[in-house]
Amino acid sequence: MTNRIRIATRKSPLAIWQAEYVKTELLKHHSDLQVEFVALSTRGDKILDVALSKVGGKGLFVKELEVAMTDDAADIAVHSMKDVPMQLPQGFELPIICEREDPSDALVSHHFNSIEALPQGAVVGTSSLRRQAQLLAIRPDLTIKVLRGNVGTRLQRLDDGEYDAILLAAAGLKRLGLEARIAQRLNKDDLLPACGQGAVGIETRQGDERIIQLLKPLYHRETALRVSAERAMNRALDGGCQVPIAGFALLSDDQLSLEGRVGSVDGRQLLKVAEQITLVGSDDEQLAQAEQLGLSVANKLRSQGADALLAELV
Ligand SMILES: NCc1[nH]cc(CCC(=O)O)c1CC(=O)O
Repeated sequence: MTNRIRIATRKSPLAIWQAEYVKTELLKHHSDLQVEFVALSTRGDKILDVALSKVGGKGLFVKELEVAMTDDAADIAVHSMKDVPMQLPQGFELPIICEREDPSDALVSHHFNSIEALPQGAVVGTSSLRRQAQLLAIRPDLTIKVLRGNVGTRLQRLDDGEYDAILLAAAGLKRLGLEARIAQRLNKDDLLPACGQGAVGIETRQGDERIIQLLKPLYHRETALRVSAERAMNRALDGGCQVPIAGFALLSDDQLSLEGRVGSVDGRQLLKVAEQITLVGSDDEQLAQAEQLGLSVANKLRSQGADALLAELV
């Protein structure tokens, strides 16, 4: 059927929000399109009791969706760019990156309205090594406690009193209508976001032109340039989303800047590199320049010892 598109999606509320978002945007541009959902469980949704970094985090949330596309049970998969492995398997591409939501991390707490206000030794929930490394770099006295599950599950565990505060992506909270729970949006000097955080990407079968044409209006150039730089850096450092790596790019006119960080999980070391370039030429050329910027920041992090820090993890 030529006027149909099937979206493979995980069943979590955030994944469903993202699939609904893509459906709504598609219908704005193609009012007669038939959009269907194919809801799937992924391995990452099933293993909830172990830190993701310990169960081979790479691609845990993505693979089942790709199988559905290979089997022609679905046409596209909608992902949080933060969760997409740096190398896609053969036969797939990520042609569309949508407009970014707030990329920052957020502190959620019933009693404390900022990191500064947390008492000595307070218990903070996160399973992100990136959040852990950067938080301990500014507050080495804090106690980090594992926290996994969907956003709703994590909030429930905070409400149950297991933590003094937890860290979540602001984007996820906003999308689920939970913005009111944000006690503090963390600035990027304190907590640099994850590569791709806050951006939704759409994966297709490689070269599936009918589908890619339908999706084109959802492409957001600024977000694509920023996320391309961030992901190129992460790829060059051989990191997935379960490593203490942060990467965040900004575009202002033709100036693309990228900051990258690699930390030790105890927060004692935190390497920081920032660089800026002027974009020139066609869209494709600019995307290539964004990736070059990512490589350059990764190389500088390497020359400061990033490999040794990342090697300690395995
Ligand atoms: N790793 C889970 C995940 N993947 C994307 C988001 C939030 C939304 C986004 O970054 O696009 C979250 C939750 C969180 O980190 O709090």
